[in-house]
Amino acid sequence: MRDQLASNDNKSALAIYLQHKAEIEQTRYPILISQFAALAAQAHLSLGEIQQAELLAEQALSAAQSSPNNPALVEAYNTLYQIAKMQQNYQQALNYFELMRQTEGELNANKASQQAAYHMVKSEIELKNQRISLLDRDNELLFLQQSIYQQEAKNSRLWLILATLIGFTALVLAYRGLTGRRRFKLMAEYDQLTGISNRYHFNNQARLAIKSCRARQVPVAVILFDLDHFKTINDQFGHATGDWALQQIVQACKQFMRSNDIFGRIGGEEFVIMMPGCELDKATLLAEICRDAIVGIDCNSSEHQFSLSASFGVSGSNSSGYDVKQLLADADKAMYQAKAKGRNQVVEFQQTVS
Ligand SMILES: Nc1nc2c(ncn2[C@@H]2O[C@H](COP(=O)(O)OP(=O)(O)OP(=O)(O)O)[C@@H](O)[C@H]2O)c(=O)[nH]1
Repeated sequence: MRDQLASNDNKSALAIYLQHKAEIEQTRYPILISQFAALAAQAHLSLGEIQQAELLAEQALSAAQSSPNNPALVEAYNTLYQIAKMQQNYQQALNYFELMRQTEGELNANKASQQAAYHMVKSEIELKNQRISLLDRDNELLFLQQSIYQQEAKNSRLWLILATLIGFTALVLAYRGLTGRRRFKLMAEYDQLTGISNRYHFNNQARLAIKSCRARQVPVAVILFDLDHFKTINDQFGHATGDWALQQIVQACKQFMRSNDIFGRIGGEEFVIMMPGCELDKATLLAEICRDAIVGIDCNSSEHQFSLSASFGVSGSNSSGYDVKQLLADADKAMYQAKAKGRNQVVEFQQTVS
């Protein structure tokens, strides 16, 4: 209708009004009813239909009573103002004019406060939106931080597992190295069959012991012994029986030795005992004891019938000095004397032994 009124097509505007009047009144919506009535009043006024215009303007005013801030009030007062002016009822026209201006002012003020409220609400919403987006970012940051911490914790756990594995592997390798070295040392220093020192290790230990005895000026003695007719035992009963006999002999002699005596196997069936701090006569006595122990070995447990004996030579630092080679050589000479004398006996090395 506003378009028709703007283009001064008042009849079309009224036609629209009449067409929709009943429908609009049924809505019982005062703003709409008053608006339509006010516009129709304007159309009638423009067509010079004063009575209808006044009637509709009055209708618009009464419909708008229940809805203040209604623009239809301004239009209805304007129509009534125009009519009063045309009828030269100037007092009435002034009243309507003032009512129109007052209503217009109230509308504008209301519109302004609505706009201000709208802008305030809008800016509050924007502020809230900004806070929400800031909170979202904070949340994102917290989430990222949390996932970084989780990743760090995961990495730490991995490093811990790796370090434990490395440590464990290092321990295993170190243990293996240690046991390997110990096994190798045992193999390198001890006789596999009897478990006593081999020639190499005996010599090293003997050198140290002699050095110490010389430094302390204490005597040292050497017993050297060789099994009698051992070849015959091997030949008659086999190498395994010979091995068994060698082990038995070592066990038999070992039981009479002190902890600092050095017992070594320096040949196939040749053994040596170095006794630090021991005089020649005492060593000769021990040689006798060992000889006796060897003779006393019960060979029946080898499942063969035979007996064992050994020939002994004894030397001491008093006549041979503090020298391993010399002590061994002199004990060897005495041992050959024992063999020559018929075996199974002990001979002390004397300077006269040749
Ligand atoms: N079973 C065994 N026999 C060995 C070992 N080492 C050396 N023999 C044997 O020892 C015997 C030494 O023989 P001989 O040197 O002739 O000495 P013997 O028969 O004891 O004679 P006499 O020393 O003169 O009394 C040889 O048969 C060697 O094979 C060993 O580790 N095990």
